[in-house]
Amino acid sequence: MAPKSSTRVPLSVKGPIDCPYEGKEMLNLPQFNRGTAFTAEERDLFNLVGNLPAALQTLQNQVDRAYDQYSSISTALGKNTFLMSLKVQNEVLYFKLLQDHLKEMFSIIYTPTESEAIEHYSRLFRRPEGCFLNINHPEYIERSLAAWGTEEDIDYIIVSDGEEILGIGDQGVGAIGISSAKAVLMTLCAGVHPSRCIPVALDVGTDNEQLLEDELYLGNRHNRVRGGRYDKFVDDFVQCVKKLYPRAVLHFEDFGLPNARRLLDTYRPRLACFNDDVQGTGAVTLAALSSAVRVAGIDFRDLRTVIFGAGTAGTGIADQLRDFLNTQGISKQQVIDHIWLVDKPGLLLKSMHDKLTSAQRPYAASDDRWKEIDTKSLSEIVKKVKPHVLIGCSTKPKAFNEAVLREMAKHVERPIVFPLSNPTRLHEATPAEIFKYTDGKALVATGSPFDPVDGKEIAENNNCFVYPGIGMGSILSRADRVTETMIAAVVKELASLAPSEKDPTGALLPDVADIRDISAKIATAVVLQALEEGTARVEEIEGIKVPRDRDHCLEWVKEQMWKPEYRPLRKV
Ligand SMILES: NC(=O)C1=CN([C@@H]2O[C@H](COP(=O)(O)OP(=O)(O)OC[C@H]3O[C@@H](n4cnc5c(N)ncnc54)[C@H](O)[C@@H]3O)[C@@H](O)[C@H]2O)C=CC1
Ligand SMILES: CC(=O)C(=O)O
Ligand SMILES: [Mg+2]
Repeated sequence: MAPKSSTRVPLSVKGPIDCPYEGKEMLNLPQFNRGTAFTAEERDLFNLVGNLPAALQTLQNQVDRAYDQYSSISTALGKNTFLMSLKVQNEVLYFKLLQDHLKEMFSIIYTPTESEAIEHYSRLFRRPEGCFLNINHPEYIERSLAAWGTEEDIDYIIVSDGEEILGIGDQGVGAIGISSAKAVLMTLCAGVHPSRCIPVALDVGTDNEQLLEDELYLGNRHNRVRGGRYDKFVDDFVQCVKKLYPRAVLHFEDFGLPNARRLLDTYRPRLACFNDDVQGTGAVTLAALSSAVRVAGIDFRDLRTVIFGAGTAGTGIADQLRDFLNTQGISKQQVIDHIWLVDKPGLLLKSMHDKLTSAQRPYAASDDRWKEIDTKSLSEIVKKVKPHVLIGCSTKPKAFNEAVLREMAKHVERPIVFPLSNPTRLHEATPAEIFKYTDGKALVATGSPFDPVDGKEIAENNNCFVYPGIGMGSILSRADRVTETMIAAVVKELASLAPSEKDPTGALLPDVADIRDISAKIATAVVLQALEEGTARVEEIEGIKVPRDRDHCLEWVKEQMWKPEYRPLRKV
């Protein structure tokens, strides 16, 4: 008999599911519960008859009922809470409902509504999900992670320490909310089996005074631990991941500025890992930028870019641009010379050296070229640089004001403006404002979803377009590293799928409604690149050679994707 633990479920994506449970216990496990859709035979076999009303329903009946219930809730946060509770009742129904209403529900389970849910995590709390690791008890790291299964069971681990969540800053143990939300998207978009993914919160304390004073706060009630003790805790965690789940891919999410890049640089040569805010954001932005540059008729070689907000995402975008163009034969220095970073002190200058992070330093501008200019003024910077591209990752709403946008539009034919700060209220400008102050000429992409403006679709420039595919491609190829060339393959693939590729008035990125298909294509690009460069650790899975031509590989990837359906149950 299989071990009786809710995490020890059969993990294939096809065929019957072995179930060691019955009765009430089975109904309380979201991986096994089917509620009114249990068949008469299943009800008899698993001792469920007396636990269920007589009607025998289909998954579609259940989706229809759940959608009615969802629709009757008037607030976005209420809808988020409803979906959260459905998730812990019936996993198949939850994912099927999301899949059938993907575009409508995406902003409810992800940015912007998920930010609100995380902000109120301790107050909305009903049932724990994910793995909580406590810096005050590092001795439990291994035991806590091992409880999720064996080496064979886990493909993907998403970890956050909650310091810089979705633009709303330090949320302490609310980190579990972003790890879980990103895990849901892994399943929804890329078909990673929901039981093969562990969302992890590293609870290292919080510097959020409001949380520290909130009597209902559920995390460690002390300031963030930093320095050697923090590094040791993270390292113990990563070593445990490597030991227990050597085949898994590790995804870093929403770490703060002092740690995000540093941890990525430390661990990327050592295991298959990536930082979504650095590399995911960089890749999706670059894909949108490739589309915009094509539409605007600019040569990448000439592109001048101002990035406002030079933190994890901003420097990630700068580096991705530098590395991607370098793979296209443009020297790294040439790209760096065409990127200007702006942060709280204004334009980043070489004289600020000691105050800059190591990621910012290479882009600092020479002071002597900026002597006569007010480098704290974004519109003055725009006036001098005449950028083709203005990207916002600052969390400063309205920073791209009329003066800045009008100045930009004076110098370039098609201003490329990407306000990427989440949630919606923190965007540096709305698409309507950008069009208004650039006489409708701008090419726009935003971090959170926006409604069309005058019939024009707005591209959602969010890392959700790439990280599920990066993750799934790395899982399927069992890559031992996530390399820059794998990310470059993602950028090319995503850019080729943009509506603007066929119609210059189309959006710069594909529609979120198509995200499952897009993620499969991105995963395929990653698998093929990993095979090509030898980071793939498998060339065949279950006796089937991983196809090396794109069409067959795509078909193969799609077959590996978990689907929300009630498969036959086998009593064990
Ligand atoms: N659309 C997407 O896919 C993504 C969007 N983001 C968003 O980007 C924003 C930044 O995220 P991270 O880079 O992770 O945070 P971060 O904290 O690492 O970086 C933010 C940077 O903005 C700077 N900043 C703050 N106020 C400023 C001001 N008034 N003027 C100029 N600079 C200012 C900070 O000093 C810091 O360097 C967040 O809103 C986040 O949600 C982040 C990752 C992905
Ligand atoms: C989208 C995302 O990863 C962020 O805003 O942090
Ligand atoms: Mg993030």
